[in-house]
Amino acid sequence: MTRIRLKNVNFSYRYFPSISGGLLRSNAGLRSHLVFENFNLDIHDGDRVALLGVNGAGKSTLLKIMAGVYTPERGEVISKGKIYSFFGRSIGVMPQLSGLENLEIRGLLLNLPDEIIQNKIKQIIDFSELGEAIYRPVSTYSVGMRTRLTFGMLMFVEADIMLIDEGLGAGDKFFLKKAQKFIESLLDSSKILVFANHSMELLKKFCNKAVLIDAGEIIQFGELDKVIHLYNHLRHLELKTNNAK
Ligand SMILES: Nc1ncnc2c1ncn2[C@@H]1O[C@H](COP(=O)(O)OP(=O)(O)OP(=O)(O)O)[C@@H](O)[C@H]1O
Repeated sequence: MTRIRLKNVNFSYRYFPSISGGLLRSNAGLRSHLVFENFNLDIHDGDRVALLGVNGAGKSTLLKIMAGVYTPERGEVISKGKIYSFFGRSIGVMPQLSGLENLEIRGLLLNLPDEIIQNKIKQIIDFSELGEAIYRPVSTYSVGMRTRLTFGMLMFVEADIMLIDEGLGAGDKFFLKKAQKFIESLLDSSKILVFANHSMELLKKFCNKAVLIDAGEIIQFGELDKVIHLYNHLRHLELKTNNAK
């Protein structure tokens, strides 16, 4: 049974303040920013969860904790199933290498047999429609081209749990349609989806549940329409408050 569960998770970012601020102030040491404290979430087989929240609510951080990119300082992440994550157009790509070389490396890192890597690469090149650009360094790609490449990389995997963070909207309209179709086909084989996106249209297309988070806390977790309704309501209130200031 595929499942992903976060149990009493605590997570903070550690960072050094900006150089100018650091030199001018006496307390220039390492800072800590607490994002999640005693955070719990349990996602089951068949759940296609939209992750909602304003900028800075903690969506990307949460996805990275789920994916194992970040380790919580306390608590546990228990996952049953093969996870694949898409974190946008720059993560997992080496800009100095060509698109093709990046694909080859990705295939090798996933420990796939050579024949499968070559087959998948053909499919990805075809899907991304990058043409001759596939031989050029990724640093010369436009934003849309990078999205096509990194999104195409999803073709390498058959995952039980798909974690997708934003980024998808960066492609042109035509590619977006293609990407949507592709996600639909991936969803046939994956059992859990967690999808952070600011487009309600996309979220409604792919999700059946939603979790609304704010300042690292769950405000509501449940049926998609209900949570979207609450989110819109709260945003409306917030806008009204801001306008009144
Ligand atoms: N590398 C970092 N160092 C310090 N603080 C960070 C770092 N990355 C994010 N944060 C902080 O953590 C909190 C959660 O950020 P996160 O990126 O998870 O939000 P988000 O909901 O994904 O936002 P957005 O919708 O803008 O992408 C924010 O307060 C943010 O300022």
